[in-house]
Amino acid sequence: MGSAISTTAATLLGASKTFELVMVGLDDAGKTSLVNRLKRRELPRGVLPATITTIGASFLSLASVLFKGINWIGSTIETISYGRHSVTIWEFGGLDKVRPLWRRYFWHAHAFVFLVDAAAPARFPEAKEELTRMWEGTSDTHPVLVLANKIDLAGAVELSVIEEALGVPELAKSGRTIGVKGVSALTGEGLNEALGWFVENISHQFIAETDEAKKHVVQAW
Ligand SMILES: Nc1nc2c(ncn2[C@@H]2O[C@H](COP(=O)(O)OP(=O)(O)OP(=O)(O)O)[C@@H](O)[C@H]2O)c(=O)[nH]1
Ligand SMILES: [Mg+2]
Repeated sequence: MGSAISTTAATLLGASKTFELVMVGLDDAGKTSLVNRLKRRELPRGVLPATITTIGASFLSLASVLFKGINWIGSTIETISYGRHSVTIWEFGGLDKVRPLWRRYFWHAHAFVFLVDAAAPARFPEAKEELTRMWEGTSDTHPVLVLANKIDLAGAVELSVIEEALGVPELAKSGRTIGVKGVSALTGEGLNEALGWFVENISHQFIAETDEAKKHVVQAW
């Protein structure tokens, strides 16, 4: 995996780039907690700072986190030679009243994260509705990763069930990139894989953009 990522990285543009992820999901899914886990490397497993409902949006620049090496990511990702690039996560409150705000920021994103509480099956239909809304309101060139959070809880539902409940197989039929992964903001489990997925998929997008740009240069020549 490390070499695959390095290869992808090696094909990226030389200029420094900011990767922008927009993270949305219902209230209480754990978005702020996930950002805290990413931001605060020193947090021991099983410890999360208390959060209050996010009103509006909060932002975290992961520039120094992702690309300068970080111990919980492990050696695979530390080998990425992306030194000059940065990742910005745009994280939004999930209460229904602030959900219309999400749309205003969609244009910023290179990719989307949709966070769902894996241990709250009663809210899967509502989550499906919001995921579908986001899917339909965003460009099909942008990958979407559904993250099922709180997999540390005994009541966490299996990933395949969540995938079905959120209608992912139907969405995937369009050919747009969509993935589903399990994570725990509490323990950090699954985050390595989730970040790996983004590095792979966003990189492909940049490669595509680079190829597109090259085509125009060639045509104009
Ligand atoms: N067990 C467990 N609890 C979690 C996890 N992630 C978040 N929580 C808890 O879930 C609750 C909601 O977390 P938040 O991070 O505030 O959720 P949010 O998605 O930001 O919610 P809004 O700001 O209302 O949209 C908090 O009590 C967290 O401690 C997790 O991975 N495992
Ligand atoms: Mg929040």
